[in-house]
Amino acid sequence: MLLTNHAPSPTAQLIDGKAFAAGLVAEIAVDVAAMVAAHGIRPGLAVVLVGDDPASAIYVRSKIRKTEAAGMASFAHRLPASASRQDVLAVIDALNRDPAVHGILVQLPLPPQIDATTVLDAIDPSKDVDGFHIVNAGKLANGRTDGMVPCTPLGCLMLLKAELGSLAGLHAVIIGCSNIVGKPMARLLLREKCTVVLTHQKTQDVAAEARRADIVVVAAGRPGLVRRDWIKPGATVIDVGINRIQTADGPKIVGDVAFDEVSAVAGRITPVPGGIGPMTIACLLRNTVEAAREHIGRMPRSAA
Ligand SMILES: Nc1nc(=O)c2c([nH]1)NC[C@@H]1CN(c3ccc(C(=O)N[C@@H](CCC(=O)O)C(=O)O)cc3)C=[N+]21
Repeated sequence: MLLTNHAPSPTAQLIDGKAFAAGLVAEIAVDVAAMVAAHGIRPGLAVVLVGDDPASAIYVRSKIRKTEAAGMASFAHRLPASASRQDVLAVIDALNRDPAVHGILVQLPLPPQIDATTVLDAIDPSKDVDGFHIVNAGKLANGRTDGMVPCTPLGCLMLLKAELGSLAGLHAVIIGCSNIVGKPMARLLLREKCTVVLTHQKTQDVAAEARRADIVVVAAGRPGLVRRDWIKPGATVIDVGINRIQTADGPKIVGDVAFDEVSAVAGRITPVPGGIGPMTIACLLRNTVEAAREHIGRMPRSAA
């Protein structure tokens, strides 16, 4: 055995989001089968894809495949990149009225001529499985638990609670303050009684903020942003980034965390791929089943 003057680098425990998500999807499939048996209702997810962004097309295919693997119905609506706002709103209106559709997801980003806020707010909030409608965002902001919660932060929270148990009193730093990840993540962690810091592009010293954290959630879209000296030893690091980069070995998907060096200091860390990505999709299925369950709850007693 080699002896050195240095303490051996501890290696972070890997948080296996892919395995956790697979377990979640298996449970969801059981719920779906029970719903079909008891009520004759198969939860259905509609995905609206506008334009031909190749990455979006891959994500949508993967969502559809996983939806169907869980025994749910899927409906894909593809519109050309030249589609108008009215074209998209017409599709949403039809899906809002369609009783076979319990969840609606409009894949983002939308082409530049279409305002995403207008489109997202046209979705029936009870079918808004992304949790992006202003009513659902507002409910979460006020700590209400009767709205839809965005899938990525929900997946992060599930992993954190599974790994750490109670999060009460922990110091959480969230890097990136989008409406899709950072802000809803902050609201969820606040609900768990964390002390929450949300950093953004004008934050003066993000590294100094991160170093105080028991939990760091990174959703900045910048490969390798978080370095070893940003992380308090033993902290839990959740990497939401999905960046396609070119390497000498060809294209590769990496997160926002410099994984090799940070995993030498963190207590626990999610990998990319195989971390939050699969959890996002599992939570999308979960939200769709919840939407179907609430739909059944609203049906006349004789039909339910
Ligand atoms: N309305 C809307 N809702 C979304 O939820 C949404 C969206 N728009 N636009 C795009 C982003 C991106 N996104 C991902 C989900 C799963 C993986 C995923 O499972 N990734 C795998 C790797 C996949 C690969 O190899 O390409 C992983 O991390 O292990 C990635 C990305 C959802 N998004």
